[in-house]
Amino acid sequence: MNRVRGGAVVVKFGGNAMVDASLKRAFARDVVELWRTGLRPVVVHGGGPQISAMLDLLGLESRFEAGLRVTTPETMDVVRMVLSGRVQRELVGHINEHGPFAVGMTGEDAHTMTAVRRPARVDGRPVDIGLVGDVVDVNPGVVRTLLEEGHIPVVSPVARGEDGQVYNVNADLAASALAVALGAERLVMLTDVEGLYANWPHSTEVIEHLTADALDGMLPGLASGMLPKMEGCLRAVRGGVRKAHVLDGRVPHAVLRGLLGETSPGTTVVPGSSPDHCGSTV
Ligand SMILES: Nc1ncnc2c1ncn2[C@@H]1O[C@H](COP(=O)(O)OP(=O)(O)O)[C@@H](O)[C@H]1O
Ligand SMILES: CC(=O)N[C@@H](CCC(=O)OP(=O)(O)O)C(=O)O
Repeated sequence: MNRVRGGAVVVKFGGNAMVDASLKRAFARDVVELWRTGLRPVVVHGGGPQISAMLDLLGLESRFEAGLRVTTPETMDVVRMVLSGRVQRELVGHINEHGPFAVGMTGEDAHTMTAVRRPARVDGRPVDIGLVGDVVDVNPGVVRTLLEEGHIPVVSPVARGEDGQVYNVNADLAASALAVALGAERLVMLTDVEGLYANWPHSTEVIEHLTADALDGMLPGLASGMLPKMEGCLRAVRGGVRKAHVLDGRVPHAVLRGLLGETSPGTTVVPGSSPDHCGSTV
């Protein structure tokens, strides 16, 4: 059942999936359980709602274009503070309740992730979304060393540009880039819906299996939220990750069920155009 044993798995924990304290604790337990089965989990966390709440508290505007936060230098300070100073610290704390596993870092550390400014288009027109980065290079050395030392890296989606600027990276895309660079067996995106819904918001029928080629054709029609997630899944499987999953992080033990169960709930994306390998978890 478990051919992923021993391999790296990148688990993206979305800000919307971590709204309640018991879910964060359950997630931490699951990640440690994965580690105990022999897998090597790497956590990339989000925190969009938490950033928006802090911006609100500070009287600053939250605005999204094409699913990405419009990031001014002032916003960037808050993004960094909330992601690395708060969300990441909380997750590291929860995981470390089980032992000396988690080490927090950001994509900036040791030049792990290098980003360039990401252009955005809305209705075909270019829009300025500020300091939003797209990861163009990943140096997974520090993450690998942590894994080899038996640690669980917890990575904030912030990257450094070659220009020395710090960029805000969508966490789904950061997780995907890291999964590719690590040669991870799996990428798992935990969110607050059951998977990718067909014809959302009119239906909640989950698309269980998707090939990369089918997903590629669907991307332009996807709405905010799911767009970076599915783009991340597509980049991952096209970059060598065997499977990418979108799972409901509100369900206890979603990660364990998704990776170790006989069949995966949620949406599973596989490379190519043949759905042959979609069904099982191995
Ligand atoms: N086709 C779709 N299927 C499911 N959810 C969708 C779809 N299109 C947009 N969404 C929205 O995407 C959201 C998940 O993305 P997001 O809010 O960014 O979560 P996270 O914080 O986990 O990254 C869902 O709650 C839903 O509102
Ligand atoms: C550029 C961009 O949009 N960055 C995101 C980073 C956090 C994130 O992606 O968090 P979720 O996974 O919880 O949405 C933001 O500022 O909200």
